Amino acid sequence: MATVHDATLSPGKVELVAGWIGAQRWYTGTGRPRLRALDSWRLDDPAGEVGIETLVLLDEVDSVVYQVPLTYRGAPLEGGGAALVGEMDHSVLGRRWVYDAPHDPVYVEQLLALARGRAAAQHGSVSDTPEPDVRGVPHPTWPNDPVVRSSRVHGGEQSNTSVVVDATPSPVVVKIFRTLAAGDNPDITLQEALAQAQSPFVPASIGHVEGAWTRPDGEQRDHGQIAFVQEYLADSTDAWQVGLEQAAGGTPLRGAHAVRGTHSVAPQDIAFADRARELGRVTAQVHSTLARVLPTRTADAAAVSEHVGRMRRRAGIALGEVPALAAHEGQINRLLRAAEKADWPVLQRIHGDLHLGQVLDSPRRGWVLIDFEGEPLRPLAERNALDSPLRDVAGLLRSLDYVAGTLTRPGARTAPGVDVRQWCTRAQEAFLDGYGEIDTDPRERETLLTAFVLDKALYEVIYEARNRPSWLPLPLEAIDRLLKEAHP
Ligand SMILES: Nc1ncnc2c1ncn2[C@@H]1O[C@H](COP(=O)(O)OP(=O)(O)O)[C@@H](O)[C@H]1O
Ligand SMILES: O=P(O)(O)O[C@H]1O[C@H](CO)[C@@H](O[C@H]2O[C@H](CO)[C@@H](O)[C@H](O)[C@H]2O)[C@H](O)[C@H]1O
Repeated sequence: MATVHDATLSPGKVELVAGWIGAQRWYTGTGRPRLRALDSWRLDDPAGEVGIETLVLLDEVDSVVYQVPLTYRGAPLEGGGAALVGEMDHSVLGRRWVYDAPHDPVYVEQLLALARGRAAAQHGSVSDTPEPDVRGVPHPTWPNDPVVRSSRVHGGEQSNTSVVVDATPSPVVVKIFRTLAAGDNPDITLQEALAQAQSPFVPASIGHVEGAWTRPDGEQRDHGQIAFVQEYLADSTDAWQVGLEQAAGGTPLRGAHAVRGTHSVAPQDIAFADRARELGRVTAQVHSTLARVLPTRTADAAAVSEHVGRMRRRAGIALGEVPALAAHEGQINRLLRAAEKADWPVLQRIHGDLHLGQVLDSPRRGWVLIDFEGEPLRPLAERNALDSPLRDVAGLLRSLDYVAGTLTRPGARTAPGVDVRQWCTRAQEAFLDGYGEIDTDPRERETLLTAFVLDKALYEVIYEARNRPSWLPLPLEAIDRLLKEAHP
């Protein structure tokens, strides 16, 4: 049972977090945050030593709501220096060391127990009072409760915080969603639906945590999902790394088998074309399962106009934020008009932000898709809406192009004689061939596919301009090429 002291803190928790949050990869704001606490809940440390509290904070600058779990310790956490949010004085307990909780093993163990329904959340500001709105939902297909040995935060560029847990009988990964929104989180609903349908192309689902937080207007509470636990495919690499290595003519692929090749094709192209074809088949099979187990809808005129309307809005934002696109405005508009007249496939649930970084290469399982959260720049309602599977196809075509774009940037190294553009074209064709083996070949809807590729590239322009400006030339150059080749 959590004891909440009536104490004075110096500095206060929100003040402490305000000085730290701006440097976090998952913080979406650009300037100085203006944080306001909306809600909080606690977990108990069975040893009674570490305070565990999750703050839900509103950034009043852009109305984004963040989940910030913290641990409070009476002495520094060994090896936790980089995760220190700061120190504060507690009028009852004395000096407190405050940590970014995903780095604290005590929090990770209790969050996992909560997700499996073996621990109960407690009220944030009242002692010994359960918080029933924050509760775990163990997934029925996962039989055993993981027993934690150790944990570490997954490094790299991420929109959320994923903690890899070495557990028995097998490792798991706990994803803590950093920005909260009311409603279903597609990462959980889609992956759990696929797991339930026994799809081999996603990691098994282990459980998730439902949460609730007071709305910014202070009236009612919003409900949403705050963490997701799934099987961790420990020996996997991601397809982005595989693609980069292959395109650069580097390390040969594990398990790659030769395909009917022609003499003019370099060996690394053959190996990757084979894997790209397999990725096309996997993508089509995931689409087919999602269409079978979740709702679908015919793309009637109203739906098409709504979708093209969103593409137009996105183009408008990109044109507004990146002046270099101005010369293409007329052609972008023509292509979107052509998309409005095209024949659209049935709308269904899709991955929503499929790129090579969302595809794991597992030696035991082959390609496995993760992170069904959709594009982080889209509002949740749009990410939960039915969409065209061509969006995912376009996402992977763009990602293969990103591999080529990365390797043609100044300073990039490739093996002598490697033509990365040719590698990209072959990989894209093979991917589409594979997709066409299971479902309609996306090339049969050429104009529409081109419009989705353009839409994705415009998304990337906005994403890169806001998050990684040095990557901006990649989608900009791709748009140049695409519009030169397109004949709407
Ligand atoms: N089930 C898993 N098995 C192995 N690695 C995983 C798994 N889930 C995530 N990862 C690794 O963690 C990274 C971040 O996960 P992701 O779900 O894409 O988070 P984010 O939403 O923060 O981008 C992935 O790129 C991958 O390397
Ligand atoms: O993985 P996230 O869901 O956070 O996706 C966002 O970040 C991605 C970059 O990390 C971004 O992807 C873009 O860059 C990738 C290479 O780093 C490339 O493979 C993708 O094709 C390209 O779109 C993604 O768009 C963004 O939503």
